[in-house]
Amino acid sequence: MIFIVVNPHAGGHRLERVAHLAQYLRQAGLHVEIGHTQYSGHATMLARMAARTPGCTHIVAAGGDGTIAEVAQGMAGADIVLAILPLGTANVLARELGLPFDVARVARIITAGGSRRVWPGRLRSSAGEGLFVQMVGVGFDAHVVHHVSLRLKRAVGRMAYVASMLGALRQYRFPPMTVTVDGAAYEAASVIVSKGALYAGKYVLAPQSMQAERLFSVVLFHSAGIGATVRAGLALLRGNLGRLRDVTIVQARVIEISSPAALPVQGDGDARGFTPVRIDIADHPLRIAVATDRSGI
Ligand SMILES: Nc1ncnc2c1ncn2[C@@H]1O[C@H](COP(=O)(O)OP(=O)(O)OP(=O)(O)O)[C@@H](O)[C@H]1O
Repeated sequence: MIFIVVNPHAGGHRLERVAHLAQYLRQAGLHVEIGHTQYSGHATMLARMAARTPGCTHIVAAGGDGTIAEVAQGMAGADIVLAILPLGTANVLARELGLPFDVARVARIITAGGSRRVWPGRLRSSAGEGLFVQMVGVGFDAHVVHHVSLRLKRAVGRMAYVASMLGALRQYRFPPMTVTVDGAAYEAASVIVSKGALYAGKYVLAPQSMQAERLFSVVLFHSAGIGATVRAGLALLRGNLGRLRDVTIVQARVIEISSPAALPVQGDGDARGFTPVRIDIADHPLRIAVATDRSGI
C-alpha cells in the first residue's frame, strides 16, 4: 500500500498532480490511499497512522520541505520508504537529492523500489521538539520566515519571501547570540544549520551536502546590519558565501544556541518558535525513494 499525504496549502498548488500520481501507481497494480492535511502538524498524524498499517511500503509527502519534515516525524523508525512529490514553494530537499518533479518519473521511482538513506536533524526550541530535513535558521532568515505573509506566499510563491526580507532589512536589529558548536562557542548575528548544500531553492549555502552523514554544516554570520546582510545575500546568490571574512562554516553534530533576547527560529522554511535552541541528529535515518543506477529512471 502507498499512502499519499497531501498538503493542500503547499506553495505549488498543482493538486491535480496528486491525482495523476495515484493513477500511475494504480495502473502499476498498487493500492493507493490519499490523506489531505487539515492543519499544521496533521501530516505527522497521517504518516504515523499509515506507518502502522500492515502492508504499507511507501508514504509519499506531496508538499514542500515542511510537509516532508512532518511526514518524516510520523514514520520515524518504521521500515517504510518516504517518497517525495514536490509541491512546495522552494522544494530544497528534492533539488538537493536530484529528485524528479515530473509525476510519471516519481511514480516510476516508487514502483522500482530504490531508496537512499539520509539522516534528518532534530530541533528543540520554545515550540517543542521536531525533525527537520534541510535546515534551521536563527536570527535574520527566521525573522523573514516568521513575518512572511501567507496570503502573499500563496499568491506569488517565493517572491513573498523577498517582500518579507526587504521589511526585515529595515526592522531587524540583529541581537547577538552564542552558538555552541560541538562544545566550541562562537558569537554570531545570525546562523543557519544545514543538512544540505542548497538553500532557498537552488542557491549554494554550504560546500557539501551532509544528507548522508550524521553531521551538519553550521554557517555563522558574524556581522550585524543591512550592509553585511546584503553582502551575504549576494554571496549566496553567487555561491561563494564561504569566501566572506565575516562568515564561518564548520561541520558539527550538536549545536546549542542561546541569546539574552528570545530570537526567532525557522525550520525547513516554517516558523519554529524562539531560542534557546538545541539541534542534533535524529535517532533514526530515513529511507528516501530515489532512482538507482539499475532502475534507469
Ligand atoms: N491544512 C493546512 N492548513 C494550514 N497549514 C497547513 C495545512 N497543512 C499543512 N500545513 C502547514 O503548511 C506548512 C508549509 O507547507 P510546506 O513546507 O509543505 O510548503 P511550502 O512552505 O510551500 O514549501 P517549501 O517548504 O518547500 O518552501 C507546513 O509546515 C504545514 O505545517
